[in-house]
Amino acid sequence: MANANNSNGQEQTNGNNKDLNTKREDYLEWKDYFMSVAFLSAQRSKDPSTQVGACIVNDENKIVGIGYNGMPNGCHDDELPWSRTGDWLDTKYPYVCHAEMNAIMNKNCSSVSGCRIFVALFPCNECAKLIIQSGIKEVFYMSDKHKDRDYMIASRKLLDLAGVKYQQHIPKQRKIVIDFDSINERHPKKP
Ligand SMILES: O=c1ccn([C@H]2C[C@H](O)[C@@H](COP(=O)(O)O)O2)c(=O)[nH]1
Ligand SMILES: [Zn+2]
Repeated sequence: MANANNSNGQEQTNGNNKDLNTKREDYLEWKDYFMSVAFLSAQRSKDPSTQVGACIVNDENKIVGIGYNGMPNGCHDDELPWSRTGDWLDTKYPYVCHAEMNAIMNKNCSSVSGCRIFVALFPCNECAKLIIQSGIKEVFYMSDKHKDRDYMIASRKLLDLAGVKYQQHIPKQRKIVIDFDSINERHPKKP
């Protein structure tokens, strides 16, 4: 769409040539927004190999829980291993809390029953159990890269039996950049 003109006939655009008089069309749609929140939350993870985030949303599109994979509360993450290999007790696996678990435990409402969960990775079988028991009704995931592993087959089996729906989220915006400096951008003076 052509940029609107001001009373002097000048176009009102910002430095990136964006029309300042017409409603934005490239705003984040809801599901991209919730998945982005999950990905942003994942940035808090100290796991060196896989950072997972989860965002739980109710039927009013309100976020009611956010989490990422990390060590349990009170267990200092410098005192537990982050390794993937070696003796099981010397790896992260027996200790780390999964993103979905943390999002459910961090809920800011009495129940997440009927909610949707947005996750970076398809949930494992342990998270599937938590999702089912908490009453979450739908899972949106980005990646299913471990889909052939036994624990993922078990996860799908559980979700299917419990009637929890799942679907891969295909984002409309492939890349979202947060530019903290943009808030200082100044628009042309109003006429
Ligand atoms: O459902 C899941 C499955 C895994 N995670 C977390 C647990 C670990 O911190 C990483 C997986 O590490 P790898 O090195 O890729 O094995 O992901 C989760 O949060 N939710
Ligand atoms: Zn899990």
